[in-house]
Amino acid sequence: MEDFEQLRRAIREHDRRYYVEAAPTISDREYDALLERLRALEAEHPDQVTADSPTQRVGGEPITGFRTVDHARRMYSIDNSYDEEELTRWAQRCFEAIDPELLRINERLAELDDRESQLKGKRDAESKASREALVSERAALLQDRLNCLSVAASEGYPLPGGYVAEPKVDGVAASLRYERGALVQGLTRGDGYRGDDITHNLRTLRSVPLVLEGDAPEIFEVRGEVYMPREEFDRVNREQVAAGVEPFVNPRNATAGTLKQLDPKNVEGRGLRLVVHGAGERSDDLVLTSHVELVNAAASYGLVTSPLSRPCDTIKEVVEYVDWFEKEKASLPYNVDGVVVTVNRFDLQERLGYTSKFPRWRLAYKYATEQAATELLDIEWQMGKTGKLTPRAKMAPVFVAETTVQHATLHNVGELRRKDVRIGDTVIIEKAGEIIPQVVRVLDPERADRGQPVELPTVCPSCGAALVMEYDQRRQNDLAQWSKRVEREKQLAAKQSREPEPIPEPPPLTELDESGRYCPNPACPAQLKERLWHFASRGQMDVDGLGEKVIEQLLAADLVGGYGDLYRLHTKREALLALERMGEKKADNLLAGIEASKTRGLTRVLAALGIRHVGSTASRILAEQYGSIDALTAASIAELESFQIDGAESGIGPEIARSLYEYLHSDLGQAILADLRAEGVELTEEQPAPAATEGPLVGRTLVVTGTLERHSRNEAHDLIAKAGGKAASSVSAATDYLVAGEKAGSKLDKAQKLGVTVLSEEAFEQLLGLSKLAADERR
Ligand SMILES: NC(=O)c1ccc[n+]([C@@H]2O[C@H](COP(=O)([O-])OP(=O)(O)OC[C@H]3O[C@@H](n4cnc5c(N)ncnc54)[C@H](O)[C@@H]3O)[C@@H](O)[C@H]2O)c1
Ligand SMILES: [Zn+2]
Repeated sequence: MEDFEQLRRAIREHDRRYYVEAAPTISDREYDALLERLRALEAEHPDQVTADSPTQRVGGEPITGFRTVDHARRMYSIDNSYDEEELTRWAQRCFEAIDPELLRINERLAELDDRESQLKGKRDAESKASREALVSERAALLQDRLNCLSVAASEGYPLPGGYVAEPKVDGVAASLRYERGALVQGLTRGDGYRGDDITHNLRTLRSVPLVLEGDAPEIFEVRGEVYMPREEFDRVNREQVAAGVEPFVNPRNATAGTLKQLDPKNVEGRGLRLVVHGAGERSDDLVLTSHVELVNAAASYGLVTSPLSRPCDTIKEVVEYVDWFEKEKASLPYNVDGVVVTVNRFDLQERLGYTSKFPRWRLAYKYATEQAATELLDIEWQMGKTGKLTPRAKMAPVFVAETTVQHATLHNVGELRRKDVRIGDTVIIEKAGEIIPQVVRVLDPERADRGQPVELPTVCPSCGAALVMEYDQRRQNDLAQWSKRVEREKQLAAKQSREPEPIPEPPPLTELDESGRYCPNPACPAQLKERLWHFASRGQMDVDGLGEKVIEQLLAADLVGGYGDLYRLHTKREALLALERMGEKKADNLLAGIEASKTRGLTRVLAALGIRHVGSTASRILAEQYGSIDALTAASIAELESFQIDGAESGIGPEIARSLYEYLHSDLGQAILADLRAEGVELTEEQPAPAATEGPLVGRTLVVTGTLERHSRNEAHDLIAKAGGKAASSVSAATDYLVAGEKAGSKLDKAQKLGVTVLSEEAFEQLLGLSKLAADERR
């Protein structure tokens, strides 16, 4: 029984990491195997199955910081299948529950069973005759049933209305509620019954219309997938790394991590999209009879649906689609992990119903993630600009998921030890949603002639400084709280004059809990190279002509030892010209690039310094708010931590605040900033006019045209700004809405040509939540 509870606890812990923290520590395949084991155990002990078992409900508890809201209709997960046979068996079950001929036969068979039990024990002639008739009718019926099923199988279990096959976009499920056409609420799936209110974040998605086009119904709750295209994922991860934050494992986790941001500003630039694939509550004025009609209706209201959705008459057509799509999916700009198959007609869906966790009328076909086996040749340690040394597996080249790979990340020492990879091992690597391949496991950990565990560096390979270990935050908290808990129990026991209850101490931190090894030496050459490169790159100081190679040359020739030296390079023109392949023109270009970077402003400087946890978003918010490095330095740590903009949390968490504060008040940080100031680098930022950071129009651009009845043009622009939106003067592809009054002219034509949503004055007011007010005034 111990095993049972342990398994459940482990799965819940993985659920939390996956759904709540968006940072899973095992692969999906490993997770699915755990769940399967629990399912098998529960099948053996059905009395042990509880309603909150992970086999009975979808994962995910509420995220702190968000309001939890009941779903109007429950959000289910989808059962998985991994081969065509499973898919076909599912179609057969659907067919048997729906086909009128089979239903008639089954009903009659049940009747015959009843009659037979009535006749039991009766020996009179009439009963005997009845029994004989019954037996022969049953034989005939069973034969009919067989014939019926074999015809159905050969036809591919055709259903009236058919099936629909659609890409299973690998993202995060969301439910969006529209009332009278206006978006009023957006929720995550949560545990299926209650989700987190992420309305403010969903509003920033361009593919989420704030107002539906056309004649929208009273209530329309759509369900869809929020996802991050691969290109955006790469960019976001580059920014994470630049900010010294752990990169996301795959686009799905990046999406989940983004949606749980408290500040919608942090969501806006992440390129999330929504594709609609279902519905929750609908009012009766929306008459729909099938999934295809539902998807078409959603599209007609301006929602995005999948262009690759395909109606299929039979499961055979579905299988063809699955095969075709397996090759096709690589060319899509986003990740797809399978195909979702849905019974099209709503009345049939209703008849099929639900299990405790899944609809019976829908099934996911999951493509196998591509894995490959290869030999582990070496573990390399890569230096980052914050001094973190990251282990990377170097492997014999192997072809997997369309590319040849020879490196896989191992993230940190903890993971290296948990997976216990050793040089010479055959390792299984996987490329699922991830762009960077992962080491899944060692193929044969029992092999007798394995090498020794990988030796860990204790000093920096570049400068020789003793490395500093960091450990998993949760484990540290557990340990820290233990002594407090013991203390509390002692006091309580003393008060009640009894012996204190023993509280078991959590196991001490080991290599397994390590999250990073750092070189603490600020002058470390390996770090210096990474830092200078970061400093000069595009999102930061954007220094033309200063690439990786040039930085290496400058360091080798001892021409720079820090950021300030870059700005003094012009005094060393001769030495610069002496570098290999550095002509007059190139040198002038480099010096001009360095000079030009002086006026980038405080936002860029902060981001460029590579302060741990301080990325470009935090830098922008802080620079704009404080305006100068002096003001920022004068801020207390408490002020930074509880940093607020217009009552909304800014997303400057305690980690960022602490790290920045420490930097600004360290000797090193002060020396660097003084040096930059002396060289004339601007350390101020213009403070923009305060724009609302919350409101229904955050991230939207609107154009007002024609004469409005109840608002002047200026008033309308004010309303837009107050609601967090931007008012522009001309219509372009970047326009989200055109508010058109009387005598709207060329702008209206242009908007229609570009497919921009056009709002009447009333719809505009509704969008701003003013409609009731306006209606009252009119009365
Ligand atoms: N690695 C871990 O620690 C860990 C932990 C928990 C869960 N997981 C993984 O999460 C998965 C289970 O998550 P799940 O319950 O969200 O199920 P799922 O992601 O396998 O499938 C259900 C979801 O698919 C989405 N979907 C995408 N396209 C769709 C379409 N066209 N039509 C309908 N739905 C569509 C829906 O949002 C729906 O909620 C498993 O693969 C499991 O391995 C991993
Ligand atoms: Zn070092």
